[in-house]
Amino acid sequence: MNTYNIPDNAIITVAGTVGVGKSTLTAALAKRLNFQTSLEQVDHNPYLEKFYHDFERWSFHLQIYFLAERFKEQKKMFELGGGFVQDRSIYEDTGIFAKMHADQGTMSKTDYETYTSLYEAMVMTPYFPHPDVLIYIEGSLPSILTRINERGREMEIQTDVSYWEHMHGRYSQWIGEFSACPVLRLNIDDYDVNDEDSMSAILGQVGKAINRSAVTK
Ligand SMILES: Nc1ncnc2c1ncn2[C@@H]1O[C@H](COP(=O)(O)OP(=O)(O)O)[C@@H](O)[C@H]1O
Ligand SMILES: Nc1ncnc2c1ncn2[C@H]1C[C@H](O)[C@@H](COP(=O)(O)O)O1
Repeated sequence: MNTYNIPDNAIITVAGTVGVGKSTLTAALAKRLNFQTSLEQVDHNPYLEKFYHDFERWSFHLQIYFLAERFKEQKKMFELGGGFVQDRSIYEDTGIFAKMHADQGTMSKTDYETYTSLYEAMVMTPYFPHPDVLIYIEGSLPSILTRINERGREMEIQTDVSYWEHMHGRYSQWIGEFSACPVLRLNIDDYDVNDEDSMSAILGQVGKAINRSAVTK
């Protein structure tokens, strides 16, 4: 246990739309807690760029790839006994991305059903304890678009703004209905990853969210 009352074996997951600041916050929190990070690999993903050029052709391949990667990460966190900050949750893969492409018709009904049954089978293994807390980062669409542009991944910059707008809307609805674990909502205008007081305040809120839920369990 540390000064924030966050157990050493906690799993803290950071969620939010593309470009909102998950990886940056994940690294900043893990450093302060002396936790390990579980990061999403973008550079070595063999489908991601292809997917942005042709959603219909590659959406199923990409979802299976992400599912496999997240499963390996879940297994690692489970085997090492926690103490992780995780960049994005598996709940977003299924509840945002796969569903959005299925609803839009860029993933076929059969592919979506195959994906969902595989996801459900994986979640029923012991490797899937819910996170102790999910930090949800939110911000205005214009600020997020600015960040996507500044980060400079060409495949994302070339993607129509309507894609990010649609995703932004889906995220707001999704988090309103999310109940798998305690949620801490953060607005991007309300913290600074380079400011010690700001990071301490977030960690204090994380500790409180975890302990509140432990009392009500
Ligand atoms: N708190 C912040 N303040 C200003 N810029 C930020 C902040 N967090 C992230 N960024 C910048 O926004 C961009 C996207 O951040 P990133 O952490 O990669 O987002 P995500 O992992 O959610 O896609 C990056 O260029 C990053 O440097
Ligand atoms: N499950 C996913 N389906 C489609 N695209 C996805 C999924 N998970 C992540 N992505 C994309 C979105 C971004 O282009 C990169 C990395 O995400 P980020 O939010 O920047 O960490 O992968």
